[in-house]
Amino acid sequence: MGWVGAGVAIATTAYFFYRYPPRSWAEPHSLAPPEPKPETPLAATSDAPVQEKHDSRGPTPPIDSEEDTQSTPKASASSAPLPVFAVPELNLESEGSTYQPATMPSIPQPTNEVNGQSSLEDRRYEGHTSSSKSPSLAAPSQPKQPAVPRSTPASSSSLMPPPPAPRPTPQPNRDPRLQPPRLSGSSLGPPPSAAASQRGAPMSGVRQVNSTLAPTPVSLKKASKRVVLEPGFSPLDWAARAANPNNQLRGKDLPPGLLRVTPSMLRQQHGRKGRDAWTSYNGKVYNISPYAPYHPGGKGELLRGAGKDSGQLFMEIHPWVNWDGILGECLVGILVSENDIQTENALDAMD
Ligand code: HEM
Repeated sequence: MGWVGAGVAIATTAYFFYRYPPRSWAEPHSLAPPEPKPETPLAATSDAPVQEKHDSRGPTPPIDSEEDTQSTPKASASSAPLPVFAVPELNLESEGSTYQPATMPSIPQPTNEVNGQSSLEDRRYEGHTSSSKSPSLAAPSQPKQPAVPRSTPASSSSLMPPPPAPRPTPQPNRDPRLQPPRLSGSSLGPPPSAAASQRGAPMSGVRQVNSTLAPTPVSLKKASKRVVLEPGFSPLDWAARAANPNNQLRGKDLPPGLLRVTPSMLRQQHGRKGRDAWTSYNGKVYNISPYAPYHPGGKGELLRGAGKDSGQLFMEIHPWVNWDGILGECLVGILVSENDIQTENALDAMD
Protein backbone atom coordinates (compact mmCIF):
# COMPACT_ATOMS: atom_id res chain seq x y z
CA MET A 1 0.00 0.00 0.00
CA GLY A 2 2.82 2.37 0.79
CA TRP A 3 4.31 1.88 -2.70
CA VAL A 4 0.94 2.56 -4.25
CA GLY A 5 0.57 5.79 -2.31
CA ALA A 6 4.05 6.95 -3.28
CA GLY A 7 3.36 6.21 -6.94
CA VAL A 8 0.11 8.12 -6.83
CA ALA A 9 1.88 11.08 -5.27
CA ILE A 10 4.60 11.07 -7.95
CA ALA A 11 2.01 10.78 -10.70
CA THR A 12 0.08 13.64 -9.24
CA THR A 13 3.11 15.92 -9.09
CA ALA A 14 4.14 14.93 -12.57
CA TYR A 15 0.70 15.65 -13.92
CA PHE A 16 0.72 18.98 -12.11
CA PHE A 17 4.03 20.05 -13.65
CA TYR A 18 2.89 18.82 -17.03
CA ARG A 19 -0.38 20.64 -16.78
CA TYR A 20 1.05 23.81 -15.32
CA PRO A 21 4.74 23.88 -16.18
CA PRO A 22 6.84 26.73 -14.89
CA ARG A 23 7.61 29.57 -17.36
CA SER A 24 11.32 28.83 -17.26
CA TRP A 25 10.66 25.31 -18.64
CA ALA A 26 8.52 26.54 -21.52
CA GLU A 27 11.34 28.63 -23.13
CA PRO A 28 13.95 25.89 -23.25
CA HIS A 29 11.41 23.52 -24.69
CA SER A 30 10.75 25.80 -27.69
CA LEU A 31 14.43 26.66 -28.08
CA ALA A 32 15.65 23.15 -27.66
CA PRO A 33 16.09 22.43 -31.40
CA PRO A 34 18.13 25.59 -32.27
CA GLU A 35 20.50 25.51 -29.33
CA PRO A 36 23.47 27.29 -30.98
CA LYS A 37 21.54 30.45 -31.93
CA PRO A 38 21.24 32.15 -28.54
CA GLU A 39 25.03 32.37 -28.32
CA THR A 40 25.73 35.07 -30.97
CA PRO A 41 23.59 36.84 -33.54
CA LEU A 42 25.57 36.79 -36.80
CA ALA A 43 27.82 33.82 -36.33
CA ALA A 44 25.03 31.70 -34.95
CA THR A 45 22.74 32.39 -37.90
CA SER A 46 25.33 31.53 -40.49
CA ASP A 47 26.59 28.47 -38.65
CA ALA A 48 23.25 27.10 -37.73
CA PRO A 49 22.00 26.54 -41.28
CA VAL A 50 25.18 24.83 -42.33
CA GLN A 51 25.10 22.49 -39.41
CA GLU A 52 21.50 21.65 -39.93
CA LYS A 53 22.01 21.14 -43.61
CA HIS A 54 24.80 18.68 -43.09
CA ASP A 55 22.97 17.10 -40.24
CA SER A 56 20.03 16.52 -42.50
CA ARG A 57 22.38 14.89 -45.00
CA GLY A 58 24.08 13.30 -42.07
CA PRO A 59 26.92 11.40 -43.80
CA THR A 60 29.86 13.78 -43.33
CA PRO A 61 30.62 14.88 -39.79
CA PRO A 62 34.24 16.02 -40.50
CA ILE A 63 33.13 18.35 -43.28
CA ASP A 64 30.66 19.96 -40.91
CA SER A 65 33.39 20.61 -38.42
CA GLU A 66 35.60 22.21 -41.10
CA GLU A 67 32.83 24.36 -42.42
CA ASP A 68 31.97 25.49 -38.95
CA THR A 69 35.56 26.49 -38.27
CA GLN A 70 35.88 28.30 -41.56
CA SER A 71 32.40 29.69 -41.63
CA THR A 72 32.93 31.43 -38.31
CA PRO A 73 35.69 33.71 -39.69
CA LYS A 74 33.73 34.22 -42.87
CA ALA A 75 30.59 35.21 -40.98
CA SER A 76 32.55 37.48 -38.67
CA ALA A 77 34.23 39.33 -41.56
CA SER A 78 31.95 38.77 -44.53
CA SER A 79 33.35 41.82 -46.33
CA ALA A 80 36.95 40.67 -45.78
CA PRO A 81 38.50 38.60 -48.61
CA LEU A 82 40.14 35.98 -46.41
CA PRO A 83 36.98 34.18 -45.31
CA VAL A 84 35.70 34.14 -48.85
CA PHE A 85 38.72 32.23 -50.09
CA ALA A 86 38.49 29.71 -47.28
CA VAL A 87 34.84 28.97 -47.80
CA PRO A 88 34.93 28.05 -51.51
CA GLU A 89 37.70 25.51 -51.17
CA LEU A 90 35.98 23.67 -48.34
CA ASN A 91 32.67 23.65 -50.10
CA LEU A 92 34.17 22.18 -53.23
CA GLU A 93 35.77 19.49 -51.17
CA SER A 94 32.56 18.90 -49.29
CA GLU A 95 30.67 18.54 -52.54
CA GLY A 96 33.36 16.13 -53.50
CA SER A 97 33.04 16.61 -57.29
CA THR A 98 34.76 19.00 -59.66
CA TYR A 99 32.04 18.49 -62.26
CA GLN A 100 29.54 20.62 -60.36
CA PRO A 101 31.64 23.82 -60.36
CA ALA A 102 32.56 23.38 -63.99
CA THR A 103 29.01 22.89 -65.22
CA MET A 104 27.05 24.83 -62.63
CA PRO A 105 29.27 27.86 -62.10
CA SER A 106 28.08 30.54 -64.47
CA ILE A 107 24.29 30.68 -64.35
CA PRO A 108 23.12 29.08 -61.13
CA GLN A 109 25.83 30.51 -58.96
CA PRO A 110 25.21 34.22 -59.49
CA THR A 111 21.50 33.71 -58.87
CA ASN A 112 22.24 31.72 -55.75
CA GLU A 113 24.75 34.28 -54.65
CA VAL A 114 22.28 37.12 -54.79
CA ASN A 115 19.57 35.11 -53.19
CA GLY A 116 21.83 33.70 -50.57
CA GLN A 117 23.38 36.99 -49.69
CA SER A 118 20.09 38.78 -49.49
CA SER A 119 18.57 36.02 -47.41
CA LEU A 120 21.55 35.91 -45.12
CA GLU A 121 21.66 39.64 -44.71
CA ASP A 122 17.95 39.73 -44.00
CA ARG A 123 18.26 36.95 -41.47
CA ARG A 124 21.19 38.63 -39.84
CA TYR A 125 19.26 41.83 -39.64
CA GLU A 126 16.34 39.96 -38.11
CA GLY A 127 18.64 38.27 -35.68
CA HIS A 128 20.01 41.61 -34.52
CA THR A 129 16.67 43.35 -34.17
CA SER A 130 14.13 40.74 -33.29
CA SER A 131 14.33 38.22 -30.56
CA SER A 132 16.17 34.96 -31.10
CA LYS A 133 13.08 32.81 -30.82
CA SER A 134 10.91 33.37 -33.85
CA PRO A 135 13.76 34.16 -36.37
CA SER A 136 15.74 31.23 -35.20
CA LEU A 137 12.89 28.92 -36.08
CA ALA A 138 12.40 30.42 -39.54
CA ALA A 139 16.10 30.62 -40.26
CA PRO A 140 17.09 26.97 -40.21
CA SER A 141 15.03 26.00 -43.24
CA GLN A 142 16.13 28.93 -45.43
CA PRO A 143 19.86 29.27 -44.60
CA LYS A 144 20.53 25.84 -46.04
CA GLN A 145 20.18 27.22 -49.58
CA PRO A 146 22.28 30.36 -49.10
CA ALA A 147 25.04 28.50 -47.34
CA VAL A 148 25.61 26.31 -50.41
CA PRO A 149 25.44 29.12 -52.98
CA ARG A 150 27.86 31.21 -50.96
CA SER A 151 30.39 28.50 -50.97
CA THR A 152 29.81 27.69 -54.65
CA PRO A 153 30.01 31.28 -55.89
CA ALA A 154 33.19 31.93 -54.02
CA SER A 155 34.65 28.72 -55.36
CA SER A 156 33.32 29.42 -58.81
CA SER A 157 34.71 32.93 -58.69
CA SER A 158 38.06 31.48 -57.74
CA LEU A 159 37.74 28.84 -60.46
CA MET A 160 36.46 31.20 -63.17
CA PRO A 161 39.53 33.48 -63.27
CA PRO A 162 41.99 30.66 -63.94
CA PRO A 163 40.29 29.44 -67.14
CA PRO A 164 40.18 32.88 -68.81
CA ALA A 165 43.68 33.75 -67.66
CA PRO A 166 45.29 30.70 -69.28
CA ARG A 167 43.26 31.15 -72.45
CA PRO A 168 44.62 34.61 -73.36
CA THR A 169 48.15 33.92 -72.18
CA PRO A 170 48.73 30.73 -74.18
CA GLN A 171 47.23 32.07 -77.40
CA PRO A 172 49.50 35.14 -77.74
CA ASN A 173 52.49 33.20 -76.50
CA ARG A 174 51.87 30.31 -78.87
CA ASP A 175 51.25 32.57 -81.83
CA PRO A 176 54.46 34.62 -81.51
CA ARG A 177 56.41 31.48 -80.76
CA LEU A 178 55.07 29.81 -83.85
CA GLN A 179 55.54 32.93 -85.95
CA PRO A 180 59.29 33.44 -85.29
CA PRO A 181 60.14 30.00 -86.68
CA ARG A 182 58.05 30.79 -89.73
CA LEU A 183 59.95 34.06 -90.11
CA SER A 184 63.21 32.19 -89.68
CA GLY A 185 62.07 29.78 -92.35
CA SER A 186 61.21 32.72 -94.58
CA SER A 187 64.64 34.12 -93.75
CA LEU A 188 66.07 30.83 -94.94
CA GLY A 189 64.28 31.47 -98.19
CA PRO A 190 66.64 34.29 -99.36
CA PRO A 191 69.49 31.99 -100.30
CA PRO A 192 67.47 30.40 -103.08
CA SER A 193 66.21 33.82 -104.10
CA ALA A 194 69.79 35.03 -104.21
CA ALA A 195 70.64 32.10 -106.43
CA ALA A 196 67.73 33.01 -108.65
CA SER A 197 69.01 36.57 -108.79
CA GLN A 198 72.42 35.26 -109.82
CA ARG A 199 70.75 33.49 -112.68
CA GLY A 200 69.96 36.96 -113.99
CA ALA A 201 66.13 36.82 -113.83
CA PRO A 202 64.79 39.93 -112.05
CA MET A 203 62.64 38.73 -109.14
CA SER A 204 60.16 40.94 -107.32
CA GLY A 205 61.02 39.33 -103.95
CA VAL A 206 64.67 40.39 -104.06
CA ARG A 207 64.65 43.95 -105.19
CA GLN A 208 67.82 44.95 -103.38
CA VAL A 209 69.81 42.15 -104.92
CA ASN A 210 68.52 43.06 -108.33
CA SER A 211 69.38 46.70 -107.80
CA THR A 212 72.90 45.70 -106.81
CA LEU A 213 73.18 43.31 -109.71
CA ALA A 214 71.84 45.86 -112.18
CA PRO A 215 75.30 47.24 -113.00
CA THR A 216 76.75 43.80 -113.62
CA PRO A 217 74.47 43.05 -116.58
CA VAL A 218 75.54 46.36 -118.11
CA SER A 219 79.15 45.34 -117.83
CA LEU A 220 78.24 41.96 -119.32
CA LYS A 221 76.63 43.75 -122.26
CA LYS A 222 79.85 45.67 -122.82
CA ALA A 223 81.83 42.46 -122.58
CA SER A 224 79.47 40.88 -125.05
CA LYS A 225 80.59 43.52 -127.55
CA ARG A 226 84.10 42.31 -127.21
CA VAL A 227 85.23 40.27 -130.20
CA VAL A 228 87.46 37.26 -130.43
CA LEU A 229 90.76 38.54 -131.80
CA GLU A 230 92.73 36.57 -134.35
CA PRO A 231 95.79 34.75 -133.06
CA GLY A 232 98.83 37.09 -132.88
CA PHE A 233 96.64 40.20 -132.45
CA SER A 234 96.42 40.38 -128.68
CA PRO A 235 97.16 43.58 -126.75
CA LEU A 236 100.65 42.20 -125.99
CA ASP A 237 101.24 41.60 -129.71
CA TRP A 238 100.20 45.19 -130.41
CA ALA A 239 102.51 46.46 -127.68
CA ALA A 240 105.39 44.52 -129.26
CA ARG A 241 104.59 45.86 -132.72
CA ALA A 242 104.27 49.45 -131.46
CA ALA A 243 107.64 49.19 -129.72
CA ASN A 244 109.38 48.59 -133.09
CA PRO A 245 109.83 51.96 -134.95
CA ASN A 246 110.58 50.22 -138.27
CA ASN A 247 106.95 49.13 -138.60
CA GLN A 248 105.96 52.64 -139.87
CA LEU A 249 102.63 52.67 -138.01
CA ARG A 250 101.99 56.32 -139.10
CA GLY A 251 101.68 55.14 -142.69
CA LYS A 252 103.75 54.71 -145.79
CA ASP A 253 105.03 57.60 -147.97
CA LEU A 254 104.50 60.25 -145.23
CA PRO A 255 106.98 63.14 -144.69
CA PRO A 256 108.86 63.06 -141.40
CA GLY A 257 107.48 65.17 -138.63
CA LEU A 258 103.89 65.99 -137.78
CA LEU A 259 101.52 67.01 -140.51
CA ARG A 260 98.95 69.81 -140.47
CA VAL A 261 95.72 68.09 -141.18
CA THR A 262 92.62 70.02 -142.07
CA PRO A 263 89.10 68.60 -141.58
CA SER A 264 88.85 68.14 -145.36
CA MET A 265 92.07 66.14 -145.40
CA LEU A 266 90.83 64.09 -142.46
CA ARG A 267 87.59 63.24 -144.24
CA GLN A 268 89.56 61.86 -147.20
CA GLN A 269 91.28 59.29 -144.88
CA HIS A 270 88.20 57.10 -144.38
CA GLY A 271 89.92 53.73 -144.56
CA ARG A 272 88.40 52.59 -147.88
CA LYS A 273 89.85 52.25 -151.42
CA GLY A 274 93.31 51.42 -150.12
CA ARG A 275 93.54 54.48 -147.90
CA ASP A 276 94.47 54.39 -144.23
CA ALA A 277 91.86 55.38 -141.67
CA TRP A 278 92.66 58.52 -139.77
CA THR A 279 90.82 59.90 -136.75
CA SER A 280 91.30 62.87 -134.49
CA TYR A 281 91.29 62.97 -130.72
CA ASN A 282 92.00 66.06 -128.64
CA GLY A 283 93.34 68.01 -131.67
CA LYS A 284 95.67 65.24 -132.85
CA VAL A 285 95.34 62.94 -135.85
CA TYR A 286 96.11 59.21 -135.63
CA ASN A 287 96.36 56.48 -138.19
CA ILE A 288 94.13 53.74 -136.72
CA SER A 289 94.40 51.25 -139.60
CA PRO A 290 97.38 49.32 -138.13
CA TYR A 291 95.47 49.00 -134.79
CA ALA A 292 92.17 47.79 -136.30
CA PRO A 293 92.99 44.01 -136.09
CA TYR A 294 94.08 44.50 -132.47
CA HIS A 295 91.05 46.46 -131.32
CA PRO A 296 89.20 44.43 -128.64
CA GLY A 297 85.88 45.90 -129.72
CA GLY A 298 86.37 44.83 -133.25
CA LYS A 299 87.52 46.50 -136.45
CA GLY A 300 84.08 47.79 -137.32
CA GLU A 301 83.65 49.61 -134.01
CA LEU A 302 87.03 51.28 -134.35
CA LEU A 303 86.41 52.42 -137.89
CA ARG A 304 83.20 54.22 -136.84
CA GLY A 305 85.52 57.15 -136.09
CA ALA A 306 87.41 56.99 -139.38
CA GLY A 307 87.73 60.38 -141.24
CA LYS A 308 86.35 62.36 -138.23
CA ASP A 309 86.81 63.07 -134.55
CA SER A 310 86.34 59.95 -132.30
CA GLY A 311 86.60 61.75 -128.99
CA GLN A 312 82.86 61.48 -128.17
CA LEU A 313 82.53 57.78 -129.06
CA PHE A 314 85.73 56.89 -127.28
CA MET A 315 84.67 58.62 -124.07
CA GLU A 316 81.20 57.11 -124.19
CA ILE A 317 82.48 53.52 -124.42
CA HIS A 318 85.79 53.33 -122.57
CA PRO A 319 87.01 56.60 -121.16
CA TRP A 320 89.47 54.67 -118.94
CA VAL A 321 91.51 53.50 -121.95
CA ASN A 322 94.85 55.22 -122.43
CA TRP A 323 94.59 56.42 -126.00
CA ASP A 324 98.08 57.90 -126.33
CA GLY A 325 99.63 54.94 -124.57
CA ILE A 326 98.23 52.57 -127.24
CA LEU A 327 98.33 54.74 -130.41
CA GLY A 328 101.38 56.92 -129.65
CA GLU A 329 103.36 55.45 -132.56
CA CYS A 330 100.33 56.03 -134.90
CA LEU A 331 100.37 59.83 -134.49
CA VAL A 332 100.20 61.52 -137.94
CA GLY A 333 99.96 65.21 -137.10
CA ILE A 334 97.76 67.92 -135.60
CA LEU A 335 94.31 69.02 -136.60
CA VAL A 336 94.17 72.54 -138.06
CA SER A 337 91.43 74.61 -139.61
CA GLU A 338 91.05 75.26 -143.34
CA ASN A 339 91.88 79.02 -142.88
CA ASP A 340 95.19 78.21 -141.28
CA ILE A 341 96.22 76.15 -144.33
CA GLN A 342 95.21 78.97 -146.73
CA THR A 343 97.30 81.59 -144.85
CA GLU A 344 100.28 79.24 -144.85
CA ASN A 345 99.96 78.71 -148.59
CA ALA A 346 99.73 82.50 -149.14
CA LEU A 347 102.85 83.12 -147.07
CA ASP A 348 104.74 80.43 -148.99
CA ALA A 349 103.70 82.09 -152.27
CA MET A 350 104.97 85.53 -151.09
CA ASP A 351 108.32 84.00 -150.27
C1 HEM B 1 85.38 55.02 -132.94
C2 HEM B 1 86.13 54.73 -131.90
C3 HEM B 1 85.98 53.48 -131.07
C4 HEM B 1 84.89 52.71 -130.83
C5 HEM B 1 83.50 52.88 -131.36
C6 HEM B 1 85.28 51.65 -129.95
C7 HEM B 1 84.45 50.63 -129.46
C8 HEM B 1 84.84 49.67 -128.54
C9 HEM B 1 84.00 48.67 -128.01
C10 HEM B 1 82.55 48.48 -128.35
C11 HEM B 1 84.71 47.93 -127.18
C12 HEM B 1 84.24 46.70 -126.39
C13 HEM B 1 83.54 47.14 -125.17
C14 HEM B 1 84.11 46.58 -123.94
O1 HEM B 1 85.07 45.82 -124.02
O2 HEM B 1 83.58 46.89 -122.88
C15 HEM B 1 85.99 48.50 -127.17
C16 HEM B 1 86.97 48.01 -126.35
C17 HEM B 1 88.25 48.55 -126.38
N1 HEM B 1 88.74 49.55 -127.16
FE1 HEM B 1 87.66 50.68 -128.40
N2 HEM B 1 86.58 51.81 -129.65
C18 HEM B 1 87.03 52.91 -130.32
C19 HEM B 1 88.30 53.43 -130.33
C20 HEM B 1 89.36 52.88 -129.69
C21 HEM B 1 90.73 53.34 -129.73
C22 HEM B 1 91.19 54.52 -130.61
C23 HEM B 1 91.42 52.58 -128.91
C24 HEM B 1 92.89 52.65 -128.62
C25 HEM B 1 93.51 53.76 -128.39
C26 HEM B 1 90.54 51.61 -128.34
C27 HEM B 1 90.90 50.67 -127.41
C28 HEM B 1 90.05 49.76 -126.85
C29 HEM B 1 90.43 48.84 -125.80
C30 HEM B 1 91.78 48.75 -125.11
C31 HEM B 1 89.31 48.10 -125.49
C32 HEM B 1 89.19 47.00 -124.43
C33 HEM B 1 88.57 47.64 -123.21
C34 HEM B 1 88.39 46.64 -122.13
O3 HEM B 1 88.81 45.49 -122.27
O4 HEM B 1 87.82 47.05 -121.13
N3 HEM B 1 89.28 51.79 -128.81
N4 HEM B 1 86.07 49.56 -127.99
